Amino acid sequence: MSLPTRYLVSAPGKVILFGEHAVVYGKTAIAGSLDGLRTYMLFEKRNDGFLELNLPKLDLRYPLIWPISALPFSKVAPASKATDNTFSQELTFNEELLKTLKPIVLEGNSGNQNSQEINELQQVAASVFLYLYTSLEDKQTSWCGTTVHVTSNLPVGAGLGSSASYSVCLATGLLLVLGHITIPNYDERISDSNISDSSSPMNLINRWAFQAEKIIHGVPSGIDNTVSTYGGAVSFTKGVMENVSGFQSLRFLLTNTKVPRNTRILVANVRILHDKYPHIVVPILEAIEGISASFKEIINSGDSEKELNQKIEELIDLNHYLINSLGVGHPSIDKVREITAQYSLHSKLTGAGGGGCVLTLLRDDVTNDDIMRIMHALTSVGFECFETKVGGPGISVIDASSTINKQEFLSSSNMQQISGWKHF
Ligand SMILES: Nc1ncnc2c1ncn2[C@@H]1O[C@H](COP(=O)(O)OP(=O)(O)O)[C@@H](O)[C@H]1O
Ligand SMILES: C[C@@](O)(CCOP(=O)(O)O)CC(=O)O
Ligand SMILES: [Mg+2]
Repeated sequence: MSLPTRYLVSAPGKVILFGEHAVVYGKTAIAGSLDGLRTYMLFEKRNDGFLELNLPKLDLRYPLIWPISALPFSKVAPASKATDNTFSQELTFNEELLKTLKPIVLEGNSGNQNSQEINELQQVAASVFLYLYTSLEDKQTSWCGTTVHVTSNLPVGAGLGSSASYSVCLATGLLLVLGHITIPNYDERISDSNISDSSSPMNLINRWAFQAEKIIHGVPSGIDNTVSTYGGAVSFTKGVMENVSGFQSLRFLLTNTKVPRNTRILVANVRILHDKYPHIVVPILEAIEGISASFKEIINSGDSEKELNQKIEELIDLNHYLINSLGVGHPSIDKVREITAQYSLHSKLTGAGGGGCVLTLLRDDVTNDDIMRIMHALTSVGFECFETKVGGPGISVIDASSTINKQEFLSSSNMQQISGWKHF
């Protein structure tokens, strides 16, 4: 099959309004895709049998390069390969493959004259790439090698789902490059994309992105990769996603405390607490689910705007205190709450916590001047702010064979302006 020689792929980050951590235990959470905060990847065809990965956002100054022949294809059982283009069977995580890839990941550096240390986070990101490539390679492709360039305007490791958008972009790009799916024909996002259609390309992408999230998060709930894949403003319970209309019209301020944290460690710490004190932690998780349920009830209840905002702010505070009791708070998050409270705004941690980003509801009565003042107060103590809405498109793709090359990709400041994005 003859394929394009370049693909440009993009997927959004997400923000969790209510229910982070609880969602890992099957409880309902409310989340939306982030408008304009996305990961972008350029996949370029090579003919020399090598794979190259460029991760500047993780401070890797030189590319990692591997010969495809070094990959442990024997660890992928033929039964788990596609018998058709849908991979319709359930995917099981291949621990053996991940273990075998560990030393191979480090060899990506060996051809490099300017040797560089590859830290743990960089190794994880490279493992995701090699894991997906090895699992998906199926001799259906006309590409004899691939170079991948990654850029993003999402903060990494800050609670906005950069790991999921990285995973979704890689899964999409590799499924395209390896001939399992093709670029769709739609220019417009189809808002009612059917998540339960297990033979759709989006479902396939989402399932592989979920495997990738397992490498990064350990035990992910699947909310981040699902929102990044499908986009929208949704509630999510045990893999089932439902649109929540009304949520899209809310405005938020996101404040990045810039305190680094790692989702895998935070999720594992909550698990330890849960297993030690189930009679305490389980009711907390149930109470958090109650917050998501209340939000779904009130968002379209016909309350006046004032009443609605007041209730959402109460839910924000309740969720913040409950999640803090699970040990994932941080003084920097409290600082953001303190500053925003001076302007009578309510904030909570978002994502895994432990630092990272804080979410503040911007009621409609908050003027642009107020927002400027609040942002100034937050940035003057070293935080970074973004005003955002939720519910934009999920994965998007372009046949970039003749539209964009590596230099243009790396220098483009607004990739969304490139014309011709297609949505599955
Ligand atoms: N642009 C990127 N380039 C390379 N790796 C990335 C990128 N974005 C995310 N990642 C991967 O995701 C990890 C961060 O994930 P995580 O701790 O879950 O935080 P979050 O998902 O909230 O940003 C990084 O350490 C890296 O492995
Ligand atoms: C804490 C959790 O609910 C969200 C983690 O999001 P992030 O990686 O911090 O963006 C974990 C999960 O749902 O897998
Ligand atoms: Mg993550």
